[in-house]
Amino acid sequence: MAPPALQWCPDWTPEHRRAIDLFADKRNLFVTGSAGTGKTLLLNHLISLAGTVGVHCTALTGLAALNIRGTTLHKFAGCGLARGDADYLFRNMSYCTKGRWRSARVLFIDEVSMLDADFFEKLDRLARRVRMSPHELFGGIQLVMVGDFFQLPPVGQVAMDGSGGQKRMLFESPAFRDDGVCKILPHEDCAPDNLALVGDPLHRDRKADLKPVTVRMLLAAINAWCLKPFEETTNYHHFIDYHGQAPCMEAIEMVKLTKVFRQKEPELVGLLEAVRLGRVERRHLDVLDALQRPLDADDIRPTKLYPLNSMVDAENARRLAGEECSGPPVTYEALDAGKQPDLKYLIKNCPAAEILVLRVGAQVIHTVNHPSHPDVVNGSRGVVTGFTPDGLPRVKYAACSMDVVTHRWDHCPSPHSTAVTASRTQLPLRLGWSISIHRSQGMSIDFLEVFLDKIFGDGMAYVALSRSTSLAGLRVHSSHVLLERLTANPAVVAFDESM
Ligand SMILES: Nc1ncnc2c1ncn2[C@@H]1O[C@H](COP(=O)(O)OP(=O)(O)OP(=O)(O)O)[C@@H](O)[C@H]1O
Repeated sequence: MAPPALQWCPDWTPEHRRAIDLFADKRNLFVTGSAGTGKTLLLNHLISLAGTVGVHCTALTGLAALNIRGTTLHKFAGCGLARGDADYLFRNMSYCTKGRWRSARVLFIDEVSMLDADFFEKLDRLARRVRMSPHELFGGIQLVMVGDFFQLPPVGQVAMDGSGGQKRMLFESPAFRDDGVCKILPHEDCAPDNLALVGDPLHRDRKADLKPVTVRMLLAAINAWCLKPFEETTNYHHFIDYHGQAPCMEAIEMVKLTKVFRQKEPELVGLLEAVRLGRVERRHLDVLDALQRPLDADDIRPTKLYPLNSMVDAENARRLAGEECSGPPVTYEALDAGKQPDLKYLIKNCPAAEILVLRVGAQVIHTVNHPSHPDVVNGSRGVVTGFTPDGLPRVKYAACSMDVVTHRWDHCPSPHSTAVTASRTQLPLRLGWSISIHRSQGMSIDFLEVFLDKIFGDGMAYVALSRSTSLAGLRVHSSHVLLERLTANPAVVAFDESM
């Protein structure tokens, strides 16, 4: 079963169309763009076009994976936490996992900003090896990666190479991006001293360390592999892959979506773009200051975005028991089915709680996109106004009121598969007084309060603020030390400018 088909027609921009054409042309793709430019919508469309055989939908978090009826990339890869080199992972890979890699035709990866370069390179090596196709990126699987590097970075900051440094972001991998510089990258077993990057001005000094005979050998090797003779000054477009075996010829096509759909007001779009790029000026701070006022909310109260889960749980429990709710609590128990370990995996990543308790007056947040109502999406805010005789909650959203029916989250071997191996059926609602910033990634939230003072790390303020859909529905809490917190990773800025 593919993701539910939309019953309304998105307004595809020329950029969206280019991505659709490139996908149909079987090109490797990286789709990026600011929050709310329709990356997820496009991804779901591409998945629906992908056919049924050998298609794998993955994301870096289980929550995002479920939204595209997929699994985490780690689960797809079947190599646990990917400790050890590609050879080791290959030797320890199950027969079933090897079969999955070999039959894969298209691999979708959502939230790619959270994928670090080391893991990507390791998977690339593994894919080449298991598919016995050493000369093709990911062994010839068509890659479709979607994400925004200005949003949440890879989880766990420390690199695995023992350097104590930060994890490299995906775009820092030469396997991800051919930057026009001819390179020889080391086999992963090579000692760092054997590393030779030829033609890259940054590494020219290193070349001086190499013996002349080595340089001659390297250049001869490049000339044998490349289509045109290599000259050191040439911006050559192919690089020798890190097995040192052959040039990697496939480019990853980059598509940048620029039209923001989530927000309509130019002032809000401008503010968010300034925060995204870490280019906040006085005028943006003035807008943020003006947003510190209480929100004009009637019975739908704003959702508070907190950086920590413990703050979220405490707030929701306190408010549910408080005076703003009335009547007895109504408990909804999830209906789970399926076999282990798939069921355990589904439960861990599902946005639906096993037990959901609601009362009249409870603030809720819708957790899936409604297939026929474009205004009720993953993140829409509402309030419980009553219960039907059948016991379903009546929820008033900003756009409409509806009796909310249960939704089934499925775990399937592939997005088009009818063979569901585990499922949870529950109302697509969470308590909505507060939510964590990490959980909010991907949502559009109508009424929102953001606590900027508690924010840590690049991208977090941007993710939080960019969930809002309008200035009228956004409140900011912060002291005046904002500027320090509204930073962007300079490497991401440089990559974005180079696109
Ligand atoms: N082409 C489009 N036409 C009409 N509405 C669109 C289009 N693209 C996106 N939208 C709407 O804009 C909102 C945000 O879209 P979407 O979640 O796909 O953006 P995104 O780029 O994935 O955002 P984020 O980076 O925050 O996850 C959704 O409500 C979606 O329905």
